[in-house]
Amino acid sequence: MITIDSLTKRYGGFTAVDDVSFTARSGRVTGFLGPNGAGKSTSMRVMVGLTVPTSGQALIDGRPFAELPNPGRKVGVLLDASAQHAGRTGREILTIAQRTMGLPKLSVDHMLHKVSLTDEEADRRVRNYSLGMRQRLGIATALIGDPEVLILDEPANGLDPAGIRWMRDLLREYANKGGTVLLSSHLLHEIEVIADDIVVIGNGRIVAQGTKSELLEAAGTVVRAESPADLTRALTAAGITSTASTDGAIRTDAEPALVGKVALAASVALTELKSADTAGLEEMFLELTAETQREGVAA
Ligand SMILES: Nc1ncnc2c1ncn2[C@@H]1O[C@H](COP(=O)(O)OP(=O)(O)OP(=O)(O)O)[C@@H](O)[C@H]1O
Repeated sequence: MITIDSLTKRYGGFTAVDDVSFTARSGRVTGFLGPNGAGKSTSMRVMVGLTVPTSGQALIDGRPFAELPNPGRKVGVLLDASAQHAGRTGREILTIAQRTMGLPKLSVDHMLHKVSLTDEEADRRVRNYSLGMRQRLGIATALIGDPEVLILDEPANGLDPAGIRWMRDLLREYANKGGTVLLSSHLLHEIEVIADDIVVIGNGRIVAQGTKSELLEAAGTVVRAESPADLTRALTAAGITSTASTDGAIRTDAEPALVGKVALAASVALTELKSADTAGLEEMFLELTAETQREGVAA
């Protein structure tokens, strides 16, 4: 389990991480979602003891990273796949990790196989790796100590669709066995397909958090009717607030089942009724982060 408690990091007068608190639970994949510059990497660097927080703390199973006896056996970390030593081969990098952690020699071949790097690729220097291969090697290095916790910063960067699918399955299996996974991304879709829990950060502050289903539920319903005006009237009469968009769709926070009942009672013919689902989460993500996005949104 990872516990982040009132974490703040200031660089001079600039607050990169502002009073952030959340928990990444074991047996679950927690997605850390936010636009560029939101403070994800800074928070993760604090978690693994690379950045000293201004205040607050980050604990791994109740202890700061620096106090873990053999950290690689407890926490697998991938912060920047491009930061691996370019002059070493993938096999050498994994062998160093294996020796540092006191693991059996066989674990190197086992991990290479697990992340689908061939023998030929493993003996190539990292400078000649594609970004996707670096990510696979980084994931292998994070996993080699068979840790209980995984902290991965943008691990899907550079992976092709098959690679993303592979990583998703790997992380799911890891969490199903009781592991804790925290992974960051600035892409909603990536987080949405992998995560059980989602923490959304914007401008250094947490703007939303909950289980994926809670966040999806909060997204409400999208409904269309032959006569949108009649439907809006019926919803209003039933005490349900709704908003109509220019394409004729009506959005409301109410459940689809309730909207259907109201329409039936008012004899309004519906042409579409669906949970706002993915579209809702996307809108929420954009809304929640628009004001706080450092790089702005094109008008
Ligand atoms: N060492 C530093 N000194 C000054 N400012 C920093 C430092 N490290 C990070 N920052 C700033 O803190 C903010 C948060 O950066 P961070 O890298 O944590 O964001 P992020 O959410 O990981 O973004 P991205 O998705 O672009 O990687 C940024 O504005 C960044 O410029």
